[in-house]
Amino acid sequence: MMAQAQQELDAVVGRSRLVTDLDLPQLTYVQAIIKETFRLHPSTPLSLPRMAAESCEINGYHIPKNATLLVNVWAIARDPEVWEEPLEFRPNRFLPGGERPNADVRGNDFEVIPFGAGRRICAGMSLGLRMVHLLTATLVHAFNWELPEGQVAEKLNMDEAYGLTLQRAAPLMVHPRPRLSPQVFGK
Ligand code: HEM
Repeated sequence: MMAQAQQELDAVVGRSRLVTDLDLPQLTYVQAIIKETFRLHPSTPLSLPRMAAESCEINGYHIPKNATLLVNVWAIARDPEVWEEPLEFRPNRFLPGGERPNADVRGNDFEVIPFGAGRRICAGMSLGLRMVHLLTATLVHAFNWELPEGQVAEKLNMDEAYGLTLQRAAPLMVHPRPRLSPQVFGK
């Protein structure tokens, strides 16, 4: 996946400059990787608490007035009735020919809502998405990432530590190796 993303970045950007936000629309594979990351590892797994303004009934469940509600964004995006092999990290599911080529993460497809949805959707969604895309594309484009000796990508511990925001249970240790022309790094 890393190699495929770097191939796309080299084709779109080349090796003699850094990625800019104008490149982002052309980086369809990088976009799919980020969607898949938001699906499997949403930064705010239980969204923010809501309070019911009125009593209501949803899917046969009675919700009393003033009840606090949490939307389990994390579980929704792993529902095996919605996603094929939901625990597998597969960016291709968001590409043409995949199971959800048109799904977006901006609150329109309720199966993957890392920014929430509706009237109280994340107010910083556009900024957040742009930063995540630009940062990820830049890091993947500018460096090769090597794991410490004895570790392989397939066996990396991807456990999560739950909290208001989702974090890695085990810190990630990687060695960056520059892969662009030296002048890009100011040499
Ligand atoms: C990748 C980055 C981000 C993610 C994944 C994220 C996710 C979320 C989520 C899940 C919610 C709760 C939405 C709901 O209750 O339905 C939220 C709310 C909010 N976010 Fe973000 N957020 C991100 C970046 C940002 C940034 C950069 C800002 C500000 C510059 C921001 C400002 C807010 C605010 C103000 C709310 C409360 C909105 C309201 O209740 O009306 N977020 N965010």
